[in-house]
Amino acid sequence: MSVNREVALKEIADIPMPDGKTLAEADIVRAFNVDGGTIRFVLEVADSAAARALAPVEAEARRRLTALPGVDSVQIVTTAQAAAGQGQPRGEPVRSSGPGGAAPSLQIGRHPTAQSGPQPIPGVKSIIAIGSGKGGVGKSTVTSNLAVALARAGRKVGLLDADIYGPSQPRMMGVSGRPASPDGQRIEPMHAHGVTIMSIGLMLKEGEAVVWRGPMLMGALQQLLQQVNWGELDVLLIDLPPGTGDVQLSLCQKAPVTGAIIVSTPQDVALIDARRAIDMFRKLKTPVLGLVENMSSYTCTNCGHEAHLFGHGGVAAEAQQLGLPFLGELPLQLDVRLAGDSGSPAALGEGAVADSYARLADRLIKGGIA
Ligand SMILES: Nc1ncnc2c1ncn2[C@@H]1O[C@H](COP(=O)(O)OP(=O)(O)OP(=O)(O)O)[C@@H](O)[C@H]1O
Repeated sequence: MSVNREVALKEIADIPMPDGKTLAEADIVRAFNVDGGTIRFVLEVADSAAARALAPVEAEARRRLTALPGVDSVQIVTTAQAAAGQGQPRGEPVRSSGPGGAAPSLQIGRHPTAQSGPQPIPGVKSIIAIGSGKGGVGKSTVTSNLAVALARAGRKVGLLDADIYGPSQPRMMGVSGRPASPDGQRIEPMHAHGVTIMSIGLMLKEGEAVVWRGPMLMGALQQLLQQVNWGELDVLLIDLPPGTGDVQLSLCQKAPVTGAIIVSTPQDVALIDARRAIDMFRKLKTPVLGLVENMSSYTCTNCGHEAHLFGHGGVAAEAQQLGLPFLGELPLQLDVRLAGDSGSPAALGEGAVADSYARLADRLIKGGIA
């Protein structure tokens, strides 16, 4: 029997903080989530010095919660809210222009209220996160192509571009402009190629970078998940940033993610990072649905010779070793890059690439995932 959330929260409420307040009075517990015998939550503090000072509080919380009947593990993440002294309000993204700049662009809707655990997105049946360990392996390309392949197969598909460091879906899916919010509360997503799309990139000016810290990311992600009018979707694909950071952590805490697909190229350096990404999803209790090998082979358009620029078969071998499904391999092709750059993913057309994506889509549909 799993422990009651309120009981668990009460158990740690009176832990004394370094400043003499109690943990409850300090109001720094976020995303408190009880999942069977596992309790996860975030302690949100102002800066790294405060985070260090919190070590005894964290240890005491862990001790008390672990002692509760039915609790097997306690996962606590302490995040620094803003650089020392900046005092950025909770959940607000900051622009690269630095503190004191204009109102953050993402504040189109109401300010998100703290969310305690994974919250379903009304109307959305399944959520698939697309991740990679290493950057530039084609995660966004795979996401946009898979989205259109699923839409071609008759599914109602959403695509959330949560790659805050390089949101490329507006370009790859050919959408632009700032999403509307007629009531000032909810955000209207964009639509292209039969896919419902929202991207952090659509909320930024061209070329603008954002510098967000953990809790700010959480607030922004929460808005994108909960305040966008996604409508009825069979599946929502989420294009993650590369690596194992705050967005991945926040997503798995905020949304009931059905599972993650990991994209990698076959070479060792990408595979090492892919392994880390898989390990992270496992730690976050998010099932890894399988691995995809991108840039698997290259066929010369002049002589027809097939070359393996990044090696070949490494991802399939890795999947086998980890006991995970291998979902398929996708060739390195100039057309794929050109199609992505022009806003019409290659999977919209005909030929080997479109067929590969159709097979991947079919596999997910038959597996009841999409
Ligand atoms: N199979 C492919 N054939 C040809 N070009 C590809 C292929 N896959 C990806 N690319 C190209 O490689 C570049 C990087 O791809 P993409 O942006 O999808 O990678 P990513 O892993 O999402 O990168 P990031 O780390 O920036 O999020 C893009 O220019 C894309 O068009």
